[in-house]
Amino acid sequence: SQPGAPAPVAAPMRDLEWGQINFIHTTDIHGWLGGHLQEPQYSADWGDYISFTSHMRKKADEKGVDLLVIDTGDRIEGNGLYDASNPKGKYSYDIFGEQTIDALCTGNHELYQETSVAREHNTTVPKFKHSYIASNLDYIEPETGNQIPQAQRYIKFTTKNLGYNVVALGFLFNFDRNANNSVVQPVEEAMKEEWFQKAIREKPDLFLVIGHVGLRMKEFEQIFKVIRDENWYTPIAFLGGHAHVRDARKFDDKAYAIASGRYFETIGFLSIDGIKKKSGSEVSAEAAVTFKRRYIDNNLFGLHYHTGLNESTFPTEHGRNVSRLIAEGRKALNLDDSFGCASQDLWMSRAPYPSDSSIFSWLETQVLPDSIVNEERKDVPRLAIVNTGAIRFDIFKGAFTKDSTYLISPFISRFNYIPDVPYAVASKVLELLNNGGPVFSSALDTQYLTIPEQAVPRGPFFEAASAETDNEGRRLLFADVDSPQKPLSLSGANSLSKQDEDKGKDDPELIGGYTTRDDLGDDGDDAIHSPIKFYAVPNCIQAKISFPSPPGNGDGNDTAPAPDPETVDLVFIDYVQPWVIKALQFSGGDYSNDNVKVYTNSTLTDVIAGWVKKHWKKDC
Ligand SMILES: O=c1ccn([C@@H]2O[C@H](COP(=O)(O)O)[C@@H](O)[C@H]2O)c(=O)[nH]1
Repeated sequence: SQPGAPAPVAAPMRDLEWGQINFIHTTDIHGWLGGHLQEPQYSADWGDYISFTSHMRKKADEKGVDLLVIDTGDRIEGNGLYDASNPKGKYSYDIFGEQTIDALCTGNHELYQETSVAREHNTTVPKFKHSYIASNLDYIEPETGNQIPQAQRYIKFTTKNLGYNVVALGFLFNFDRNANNSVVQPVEEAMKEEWFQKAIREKPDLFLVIGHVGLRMKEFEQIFKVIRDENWYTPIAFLGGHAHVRDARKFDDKAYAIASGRYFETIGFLSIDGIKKKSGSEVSAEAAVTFKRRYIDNNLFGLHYHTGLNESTFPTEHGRNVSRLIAEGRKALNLDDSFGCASQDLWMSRAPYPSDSSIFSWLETQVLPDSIVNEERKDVPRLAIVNTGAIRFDIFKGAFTKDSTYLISPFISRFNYIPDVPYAVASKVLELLNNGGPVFSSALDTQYLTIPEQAVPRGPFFEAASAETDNEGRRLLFADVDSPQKPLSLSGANSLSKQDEDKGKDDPELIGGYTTRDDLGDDGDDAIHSPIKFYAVPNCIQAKISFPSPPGNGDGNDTAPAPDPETVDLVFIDYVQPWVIKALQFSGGDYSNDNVKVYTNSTLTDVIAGWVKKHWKKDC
């Protein structure tokens, strides 16, 4: 792990349950190759992960089973190690490329900018030329304008130890905000292609479908149905992502999917047993296949535990070298430079909105009013709108560093505005963005405004939890408040923490963390945690800035409300522009993109960094 990273705290653990084919899975790592420097539970880095997979491969060989390492995209955007360099990814592409990966695909984040699409094509695809799969993604070559597959459409291979034949596909959900040098083919169209029809008739022992697709999104369901129609009994393993959650979904007795969280907090483990080799072209109906999964908290305590190694035997030379490369990259980018000291935690969804601990309340009441200023129009009253999805992570009490700015908001969106909008029209926009779903077309689904954990369709357990409210009536996003996985029920746990053994307690105090419930039950997490509540957030927030003050003599006793301004500047982060225009039109404003002007060239990242430097004392 990285210098300065806190040591992980020991926790009661559940073992990995190996099968004949085993998968180790990362997804949505968003540049967090250095691990979490402020959260011990997730503090292992990519070098540690390389050591881990090397030991796990050896273990698989000793057991005579197979192990495949998978990544399902969104490797970039969201961490200084990627975002702070010029060009972006100067260090992170090479560091990521140090891992041996058996199948990988593209996420939507690799496609927002033309430069990242090209970088993927010229760096990651050739690096992983035998394992990169692009079933529904094309690249437009800049020299010729030709549209070519971003990588091979599917791969076929035979596993090393048990000799299973596998056909692997790699999809991206039907994403449509991709840069012009890429083409995403809708999944249902891709499945009509000749290559796909050939692939599903290959009669392998196992279909492996990797995808940057939420498990509960329609795309995996569609792929499952088409493969299953052609292959009644063949096991199908889906490895997905995008939703930033731990989840497992059952499609049928022989087809399961897992998703392995976000930000390199989680290393997913899926095992399959009972796969029958096909002799000839048929697989028998009666073959019973079992799927097991584990969500590994990415820290050294757990990685040592699962490999049976320790501080001195665990790190491989390769792993150590990669950890060193990460440290060098971080140093060159000055990622640990402190911009200010946060006096408290500010949460995206672990605190209710609005509240003093909500990062969105902090933005709305402190950061935006102080920072969204265009000198030429500084006295004009304005509404400033930011989508909650523009914020990606929490702020922890302590040093707020250069790195933190990219963890919080990595996007390069700037602030635009429409001048002098009648207040009667402008004041309706926020409500429509938050609650006016049907006003917008399906291409402008308002789910794209909010945080992925809330936007992507989720399983029945999440949905049930999000129908709940806390005792003050605030809607929960998900919270395993009623999970049987309570601190005192440690069934299935194999190791108590050192401190608790020392204290001789049977029921140790648990630390807060993921307590996942999915289609396979509530025993998926490797470390047993006490549950954390997550609250729902709106799609967008809004700050009212430079509004008229209430009338009166300023003695503070005035009760009359301030008058509304006649007109306001409607300022918004440019990502939300299509929704804002539509909402204005619906509210009776005759506006289009032609009315939009640049308000400030600062990104939200610049705005937050500037505010922290100005308002928080430098050192902690
Ligand atoms: O420029 C951007 C790009 C994206 N967002 C927000 O991010 C989510 C998508 O995040 P994933 O990690 O791909 O799930 C999108 O829905 C937006 O809410 C943004 O705000 N600005």
